[in-house]
Amino acid sequence: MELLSATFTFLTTILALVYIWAKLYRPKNYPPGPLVIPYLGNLLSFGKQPHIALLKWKEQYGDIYSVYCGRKRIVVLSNFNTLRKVFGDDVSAGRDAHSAIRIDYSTGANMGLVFSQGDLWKTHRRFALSTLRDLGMGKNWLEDTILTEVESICQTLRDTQQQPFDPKVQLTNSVSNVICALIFGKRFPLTDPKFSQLTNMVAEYVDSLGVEPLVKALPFLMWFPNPFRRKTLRARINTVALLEFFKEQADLHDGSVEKQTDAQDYLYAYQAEKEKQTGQTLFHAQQLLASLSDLFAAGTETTSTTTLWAFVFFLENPEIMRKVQEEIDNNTGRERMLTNADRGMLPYTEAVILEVQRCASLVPLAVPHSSREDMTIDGYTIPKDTLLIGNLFSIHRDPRLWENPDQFNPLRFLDENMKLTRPDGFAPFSIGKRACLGEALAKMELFLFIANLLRCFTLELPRVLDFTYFPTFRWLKCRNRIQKLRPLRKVRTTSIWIDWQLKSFFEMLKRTPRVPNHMARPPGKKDPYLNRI
Ligand code: HEM
Repeated sequence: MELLSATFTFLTTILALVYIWAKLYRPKNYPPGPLVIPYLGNLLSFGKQPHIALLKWKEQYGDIYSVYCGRKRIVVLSNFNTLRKVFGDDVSAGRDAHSAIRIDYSTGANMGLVFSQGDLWKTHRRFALSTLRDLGMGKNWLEDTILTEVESICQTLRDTQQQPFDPKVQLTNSVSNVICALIFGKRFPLTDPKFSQLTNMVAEYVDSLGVEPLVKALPFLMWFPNPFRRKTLRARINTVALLEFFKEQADLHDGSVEKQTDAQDYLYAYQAEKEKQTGQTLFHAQQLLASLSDLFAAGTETTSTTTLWAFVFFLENPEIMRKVQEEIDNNTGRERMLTNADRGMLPYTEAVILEVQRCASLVPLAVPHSSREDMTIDGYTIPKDTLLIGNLFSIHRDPRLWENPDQFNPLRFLDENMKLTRPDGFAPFSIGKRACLGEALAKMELFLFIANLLRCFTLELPRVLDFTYFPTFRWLKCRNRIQKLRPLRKVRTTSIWIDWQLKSFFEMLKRTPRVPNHMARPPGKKDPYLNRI
């Protein structure tokens, strides 16, 4: 009996101590949040899709609350106005030194465009923005380049002769070719196995971004075989392989042998800027490789995955797809390729693309910022070096901003005169000082790819009992997959990790051609690669 009561007292004391410790763990005047487990923080509650866990905590703790990744402090912001104010401030424009997969393990500094901070980031963000603007804006070259890729993916789809085919790889390669043209001045064949391997590495790299901070918070995860270790090692191997590829491209470019277009690309502009600098320069070789890596990754996976999400929403809402096609037929005709100049004539199509972006919330938690000094947010004191997460997913589902937020409804982006509007709370590219650097490019690509694909094809899933479509034994396999997809009819938890959830879905996509020849370029729109390859 005595032993029992001693054990009971012991356990109660331990529990009370843990409870008091967890309560006192947060700094003074710090946002509230769920109880913290010593050493692990809230890691066990994040699950496979952290944005879903964070949405639940928002309901419990409100628009601003705090969680811990191991011992790392994180403040989550779910109110659009607060986010606009905080991310507009220089103090919140830092990045966590431990989030990135290091390019150079010896220097310890984060480089590139996405994970750098301070002077390095400011100088290179300015340089990248002005270079991309010079290359793309006010010039037909970028649009012509995108149209070349649209042509190739349309041709690829046409060549499938309406047979089941997964467009993911070729679509990703097509989109990736646009950024390749901008940074290297060249494109790769869509079926090039090496190129496909590289774009697949980018997908794996993006998928592993969440794992890197985890294994840094809990280093013991790298001591024994487990899925996190496997993912981390793979991501590091991929990073090295990608850097090799960028180095190879930079070397080839120096010799100017491989360049396929006449436009002055990012590599050229970087070299020119480097030559202008005297003394110690921020334009060194490692920063170049890291920037190429960021532009390649950000320019590949995001836009192609948004286009795939558009496919999902079209299949879910065929009447909306038909309305887009009607708008195209009535305003521009389906015979020629759509260009940027047609955007003004197609407000419904534009609204549909915005709604795809809202519902997909492709980068649901943006990229975590870090406070560079102590700061005050909504009356709370946030210490220096705290991670700040802008919960874009939650903002895009906020019923205070969106009526029936779970419903796919493009009309929310149109006013009563069917003119395009941009309601507050729409931030797929995030906002403020570190907002997406490729926003203008991505918007142009999304319009040209999605509108032209719908101009050329109608997308549909085959009927489950369609034996002609699934010959012989393949039918059974596919039928099972379609059954599994049923829950996706309510697409709620969307994000960039589309391929892991929906891979099998695209293998079955059926496309009915709408035009005899999709290649008709409007007058004055030429292929920038013609005469070069
Ligand atoms: C649909 C397509 C895209 C979406 C939804 C998207 C979204 C985002 C988001 C949410 C961020 C994080 C902003 C923050 O930290 O607050 C970001 C950053 C960034 N994006 Fe994009 N992006 C897209 C396309 C692109 C493209 C095509 C490029 C290539 C030029 C690009 C380059 C970058 C870069 C370099 C950053 C880091 C900016 C910085 O830290 O200063 N993105 N993007």
